[in-house]
Amino acid sequence: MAAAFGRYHTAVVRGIPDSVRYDALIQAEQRDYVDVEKARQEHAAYVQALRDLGLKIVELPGAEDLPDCPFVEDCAVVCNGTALVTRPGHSSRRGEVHAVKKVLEEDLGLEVVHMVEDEATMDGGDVLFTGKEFFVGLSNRTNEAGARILAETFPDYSVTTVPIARGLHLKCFCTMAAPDVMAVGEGPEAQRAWQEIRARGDHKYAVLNIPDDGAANCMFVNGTIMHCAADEFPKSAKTFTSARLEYPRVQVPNKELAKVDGSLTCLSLLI
Ligand SMILES: NC(=O)NCCC[C@H](N)C(=O)O
Ligand SMILES: [Zn+2]
Repeated sequence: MAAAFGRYHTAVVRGIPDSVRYDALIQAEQRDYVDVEKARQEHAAYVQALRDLGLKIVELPGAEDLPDCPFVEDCAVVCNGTALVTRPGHSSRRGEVHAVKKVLEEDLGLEVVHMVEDEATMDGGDVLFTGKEFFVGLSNRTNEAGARILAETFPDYSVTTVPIARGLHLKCFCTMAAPDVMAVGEGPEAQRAWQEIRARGDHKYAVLNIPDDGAANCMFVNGTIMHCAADEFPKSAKTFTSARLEYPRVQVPNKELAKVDGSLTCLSLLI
């Protein structure tokens, strides 16, 4: 199973609605307005990077009444042919799941489980799959009931919860950079999460400490590491370069959607 980690054939992505500029959810107190045209250009570069890595792209149209809809990762957890369609933690995002569920079930033929329980919530951004087990951030968006349903849906893997006191999602600052290698931000919340993972997980991982928390959100896709662009995170990009990872790397831009807390993993569901 470990050898197949990070192998995908299809990516589901979703277009960016104009409403992302004024209405997308933000953590910051003050809004830094997204330049929608630039965001679409960056999104296109991201999608092209996935295509170049051999993925077939399924693009859902953006929906104006769903300003956060490009962040499809939050709508489902896909593993070994099964998709758990989530119940997103913020009520403004609940409507996003219908189009995602439809495409996963009808077009891609996945076995779909839908999290419908009233008290359960989950954003896929809190779900870190290592190829061997799951870690689930317990955040403002994801709760114990959500984590329990994940464990029931994927009984072959252990699920360990990680409390997230500050920040949006677990994967905002902690992701898999390569098989058995976790990229972890150097900020206090990221390091706390890593200590939990290290102490309570079932498996051992090497750590790659990344100077900027936001740049610790990277992706390992078909043998290549996709990470932040050097002009956005110069120090962190350098860390990826000098880390002597045994895999090729590509840099992808994400300046605009980062203003509404979007990171690289958020923008696709990989199958
Ligand atoms: N998986 C992710 O990290 N998703 C980012 C979601 C950003 C969106 N503005 C939100 O607050 O829900
Ligand atoms: Zn995130």
